[in-house]
Amino acid sequence: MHDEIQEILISEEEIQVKTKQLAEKITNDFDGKFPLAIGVLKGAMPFMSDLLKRVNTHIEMDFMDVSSYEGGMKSTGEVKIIKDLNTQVKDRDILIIEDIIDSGLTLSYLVDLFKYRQAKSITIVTLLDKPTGRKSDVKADLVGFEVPDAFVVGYGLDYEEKYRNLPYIGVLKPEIYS
Ligand SMILES: O=P(O)(O)OC[C@H]1O[C@H](OP(=O)(O)OP(=O)(O)O)[C@H](O)[C@@H]1O
Ligand code: HPA
Ligand SMILES: [Mg+2]
Repeated sequence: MHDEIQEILISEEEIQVKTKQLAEKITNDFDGKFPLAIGVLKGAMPFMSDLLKRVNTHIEMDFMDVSSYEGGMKSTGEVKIIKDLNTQVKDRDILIIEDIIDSGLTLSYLVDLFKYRQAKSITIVTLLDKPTGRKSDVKADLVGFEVPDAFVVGYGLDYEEKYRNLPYIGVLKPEIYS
C-alpha cells in the first residue's frame, strides 16, 4: 500500500500536533455549551476520532453518511444522504467535522440542511482545505492544513475506497489512477 504513494504531503506527526491544537480551540469555544459534533462519513472518521478524544468538555456525537464522489476523483455534484442523523438539530450548537473541503458542495448542502432544521449555530472544522477546488463559497471556521490542487488520499480520504487507513496524507503515483 505505502509503495503506491508518490509523496507524503502531511506526516502522521504533523496531523497529530495540529489535531491537538484544533481540539484545544474547540474546548475553549464550546466550554459549557454541550455541542452536537457531527462527523461526515466516511472520510471524517479517523480525524473525528483523534480530534474529539482530545476535546476536554462535554460534547454529543452523531454521524451523517453522505457521498458525492462515489469513490472517484470528481464530485458527481449530487450529494446523497446514505445515513441521516439520529439526533434533533433544532436549537443545538452544531460542530460539523470534515476531512476535506474541495468543491464545497458537500458542506454547503449540509449547512443548508442544518439551517433548515433550525440549528442554533453551525461551526465547521476540517482537517484539509483545497481552496482551488471551490465551486461554492462555503468556508470552514477551523482548518488544519491547506492542500494544493491535487487528489489526496489517506487518513480517511479514499481513492476507490482504498487508502483511508494510511496514517498520513499523500498523493498517489500517477499509474494508480489509470
Ligand atoms: O467539497 P467536496 O467537493 O464536496 O468534497 C468533500 C467531500 O468529499 C469526500 O466525501 P465522499 O463523497 O468521497 O464520501 P466519503 O467520505 O465516503 O469518501 C470528503 O470526505 C468530503 O465529505
Ligand atoms: O482530494 C480528495 N481526495 C479524496 N477525496 C476527496 N473528496 C474531495 N476531494 C478529495
Ligand atoms: Mg470519497
